Amino acid sequence: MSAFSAAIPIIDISSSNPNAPAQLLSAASTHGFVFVKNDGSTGLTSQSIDHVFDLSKAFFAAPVEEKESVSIASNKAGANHGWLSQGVEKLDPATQKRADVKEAFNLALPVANGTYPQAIPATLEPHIPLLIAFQESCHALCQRLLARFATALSIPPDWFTSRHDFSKGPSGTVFRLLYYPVLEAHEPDVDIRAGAHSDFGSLTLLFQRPGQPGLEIRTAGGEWTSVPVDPRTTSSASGKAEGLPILVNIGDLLEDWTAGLLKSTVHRVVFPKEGRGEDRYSIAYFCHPLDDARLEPVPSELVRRHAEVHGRTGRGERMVTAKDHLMERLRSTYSVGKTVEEVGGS
Ligand SMILES: O=C(O)CCC(=O)C(=O)O
Ligand SMILES: [Fe+2]
Repeated sequence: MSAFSAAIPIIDISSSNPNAPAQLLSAASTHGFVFVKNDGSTGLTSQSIDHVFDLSKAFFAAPVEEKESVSIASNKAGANHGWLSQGVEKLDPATQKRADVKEAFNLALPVANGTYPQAIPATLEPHIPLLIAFQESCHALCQRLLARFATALSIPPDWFTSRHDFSKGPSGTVFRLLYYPVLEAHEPDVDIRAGAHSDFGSLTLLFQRPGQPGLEIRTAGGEWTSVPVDPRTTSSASGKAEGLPILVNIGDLLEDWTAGLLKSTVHRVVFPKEGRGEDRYSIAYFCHPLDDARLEPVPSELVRRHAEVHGRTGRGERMVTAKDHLMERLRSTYSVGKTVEEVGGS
């Protein structure tokens, strides 16, 4: 276990930084993770982030009957939405003896009339407009990032964004609240908050809380390295109003689409190494393409050359869509005694 923190850069993606595409590409192809400077343009203010964390805390503290009323298991087959109690998800089924020590609440994309296509718990119900606005700001940030990746790869600027335009159809995108409770006595090397995995979609945005660390990434050398909650040094934390930089990572689909040039890095969430630590809350926006997006290689010369050098031949005849891919992945993680249809896979 390494004590070092990963040297993940903080990138300014505003239009005042013409080097943003190249910097993003470099970070994504080295670490698979990047911090994005959270200036006013993201719409993801410290206040709105705090507010969503407060709602998350209130929901997970609600009586179990309220959580059960929106359980993922109660949804109709085909959905990946609702509350997951502890014991349902095991992100690294090949290695883990026990399920992840966490609870989660998955929100679908909102529908046009300002509601969600799923049951919303009483604690969150009055705050639906805030949750939707937050989710939309997350998506706008993903689209800005995807446009910059397209620029870096010299493909049409809308190549990725048009495949993530939710006005055109359904998508497996999920907005997830996560809660990792403290365990009075956790067994090191057995209990884990989130097992080693890579994310399934295109991009993930992750919001963490000061004082609640635990995320680690596996470096190219196979070492586990911790990811800081706040990567800023005093000199880089310039703007007073600026929020914590937002952590972004590349998911499997973007790795697949770019023949491995962009890396979907394996990561996990561990318990504190010493002491009992604190409960950990995090918020993740898992951005997925439209369900029917085909996972064909992007028409980029850089990608073609990378594939040639690294011998990535693609999927050959087996052309799959984003939805096929997601189904396959959900089937293996919700493995704790249930089929994907029972728990719901999207
Ligand atoms: O909670 C975290 O910090 C990370 C969670 C994560 O990696 C995931 O749910 O995919
Ligand atoms: Fe993840």
